Amino acid sequence: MVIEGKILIVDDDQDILTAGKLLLKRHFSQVMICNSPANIPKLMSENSFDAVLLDMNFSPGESSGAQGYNWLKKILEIAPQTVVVLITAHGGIDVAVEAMKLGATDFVAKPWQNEKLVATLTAAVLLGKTRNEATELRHTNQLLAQNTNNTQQQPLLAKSSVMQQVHSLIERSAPTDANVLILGENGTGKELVARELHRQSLRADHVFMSVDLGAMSETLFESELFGHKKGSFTGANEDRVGRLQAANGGTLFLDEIGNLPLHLQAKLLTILEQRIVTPLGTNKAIAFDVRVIAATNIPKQDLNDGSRFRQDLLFRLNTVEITLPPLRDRIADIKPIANHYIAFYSRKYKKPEKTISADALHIIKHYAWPGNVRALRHAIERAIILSESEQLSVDDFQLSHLVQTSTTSEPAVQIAKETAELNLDKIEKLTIETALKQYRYNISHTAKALGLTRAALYRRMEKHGL
Ligand SMILES: Nc1ncnc2c1ncn2[C@@H]1O[C@H](COP(=O)(O)OP(=O)(O)OP(=O)(O)O)[C@@H](O)[C@H]1O
Repeated sequence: MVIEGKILIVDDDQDILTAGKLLLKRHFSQVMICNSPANIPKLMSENSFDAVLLDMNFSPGESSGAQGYNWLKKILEIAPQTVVVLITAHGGIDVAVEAMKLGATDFVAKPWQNEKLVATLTAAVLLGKTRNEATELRHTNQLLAQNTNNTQQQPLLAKSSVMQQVHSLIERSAPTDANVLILGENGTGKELVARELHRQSLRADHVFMSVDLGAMSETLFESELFGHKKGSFTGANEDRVGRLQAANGGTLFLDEIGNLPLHLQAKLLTILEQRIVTPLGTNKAIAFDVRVIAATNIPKQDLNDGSRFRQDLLFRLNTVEITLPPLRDRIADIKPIANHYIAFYSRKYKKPEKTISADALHIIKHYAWPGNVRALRHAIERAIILSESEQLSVDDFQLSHLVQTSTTSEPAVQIAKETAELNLDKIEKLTIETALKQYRYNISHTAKALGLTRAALYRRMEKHGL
């Protein structure tokens, strides 16, 4: 059977090269030979070898192995995953041991026994293929991470002085590995800030892994974070890698951390302290290296309440704290954000780029935006879809139903009086509105109270313009 694999034999003795090639060609799909080690870098730049069979001495009378050590180092510098098998002179065990300390995988003594050489190279090729695949996967992962970071992320627009300070905090803390806690109401841009921290960090080429901790059961928490073995609990139909392991080398974004029940907070603290996880159904501990960014919409005073949130976990998470003010407290940001999304959605829906009328701008600047930037973004998307003229007007924003809760004195938006109609759509909207107010716009809690998922609640909020 011929094994799929590419081998390079490097030796200054033409007879060895010929004999080696003749033998190995019968067992491996590709065998290349090279009689001068100086050609190794060029050959390696043009080929990906699964194994390299390397002689240790390249000058007549030379037996110290020094040349072999140097070429071994050079090969591993060019491609650290290369599997190198050395050809040592008979009795040159010391040389082989030294070379293996330097990173060689195995050795064969000269003159070799054919069977032994084929067996050694079969193991080497299989190892080399695995290492090459792992390297390829790592590169693909890096590319995917870069691609995700570059293409999907919206810029974090900020004109207000308070958001300029946020930018400065991001710039200063991003390149450090410090844990960051981001506070702010729903839709204020916490995830965007977390992604920006990752993008500006030294881990930017690795994964940004988000975990929504809102409303997670204990089993789900463990299987999501630690991973599991098939059959370790009902429903575990296949092996699954945990998110902590998958995020290795990158950033772990723990969203809705404030909603985690106390007993799971204790578990999370232990994991973050030990930096080791054991997937469910195994007893294999796996180390992971992640930078932790956490976010919550729970107000700071509630987080400081030890009966609700473990203070030791809080201190572990908040080395740096970034607070995002609600949009109503940074009116200077509304115009640039609105203009950005007007251009964005005009392009997306293939409409000529629109502008916004002075009246409409005035109104959106003084609306309280309980759903913050997310709600503003949705309002603009809807306006772009509905508008038939070049300029977005007050009507395009359908603001008549919005409740003015702004602290500013300007009565910009009329409060709509809800009629007592028995209209299912209206009742759904009123119910959601009431629940949102009751739970202070905490999306997870509102969704739970209404028996909906967060995504389903967002869809309905969008439908009703909430
Ligand atoms: N400063 C900003 N500039 C541009 N877009 C923004 C800004 N802040 C938020 N957004 C947009 O608003 C939406 C909500 O932002 P994001 O998901 O980051 O908020 P969040 O605080 O994490 O929300 P939640 O608490 O509900 O998870 C996203 O579409 C994001 O792109």
